[in-house]
Amino acid sequence: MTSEPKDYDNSWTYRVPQIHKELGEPVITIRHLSKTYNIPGTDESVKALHDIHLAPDSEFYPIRRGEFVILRGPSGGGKTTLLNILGTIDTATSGTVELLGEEISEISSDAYLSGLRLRRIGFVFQTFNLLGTMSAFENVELPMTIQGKLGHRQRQERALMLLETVGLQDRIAHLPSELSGGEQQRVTIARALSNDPDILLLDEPTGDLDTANTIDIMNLLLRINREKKTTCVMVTHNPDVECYADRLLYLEDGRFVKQAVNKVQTPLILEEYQEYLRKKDA
Ligand SMILES: Nc1ncnc2c1ncn2[C@@H]1O[C@H](COP(=O)(O)OP(=O)(O)OP(=O)(O)O)[C@@H](O)[C@H]1O
Repeated sequence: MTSEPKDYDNSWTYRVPQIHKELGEPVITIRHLSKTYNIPGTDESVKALHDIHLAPDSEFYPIRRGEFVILRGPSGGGKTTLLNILGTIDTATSGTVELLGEEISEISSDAYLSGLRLRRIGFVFQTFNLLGTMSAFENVELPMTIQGKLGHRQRQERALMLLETVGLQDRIAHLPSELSGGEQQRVTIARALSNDPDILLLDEPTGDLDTANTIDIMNLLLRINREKKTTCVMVTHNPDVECYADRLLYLEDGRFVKQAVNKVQTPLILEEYQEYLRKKDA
């Protein structure tokens, strides 16, 4: 990791096995992308992104299959705006995004984009966004029902398998209100994986969680990223989870200002991390 040396002990990050990782082909390329929000009822506008370029001809190179990228930077820098455009839930004012070889621009149709989202992209937000009247199982099954590719039995088997993957096989009939925050976020991750996406987009997925649940969720994401080669792009304000990324991209005033590459992704270890936090706060 290329971050500045700190005067407190962070040696826990170097004690876990190092896993060499091969990345695949580019799956997200961005060319000269800008985003301006017009403020309704006024002549004013906010330029949220300025000529974002993540392409082979730039020092900020495309995101490759299996890569875990963390977006960092100050509040208002444009992280969520960029993530929403990558997820095709918002559109750029100019420029293009190439997702999995398919070019997205302001003229792409809504039907095409919603199909792409359903098939290829999983979303996880800070607030868990589960349907409150549905059980954990039904929440995970829902995107598969909407996609209509699997039969009833296959959907049920897959929902169960995904809830097992996130360690919630004993909670399948619970409503979201009957689950802890960490458990709800696990259901959200299982749901995001239901249609076997190529790309997971995560906006502050641990923002509402305590230290133990933050590590649990980050470890789960790391396992999914390594085992399934799911590309992850995650926004966070928490610098302590930067060690999970392959690459950090810093956005400030709507521009990429720097990037850093981790040679190995390194999970946090709860007891040692808690000890580190105690020393830091002392
Ligand atoms: N719907 C909107 N209408 C107008 N301006 C917006 C809108 N959404 C975001 N902005 C503005 O765009 C800029 C970038 O916002 P964005 O939410 O992408 O930043 P961020 O880096 O995710 O911030 P934070 O870390 O606080 O979540 C900010 O100046 C913000 O006020």
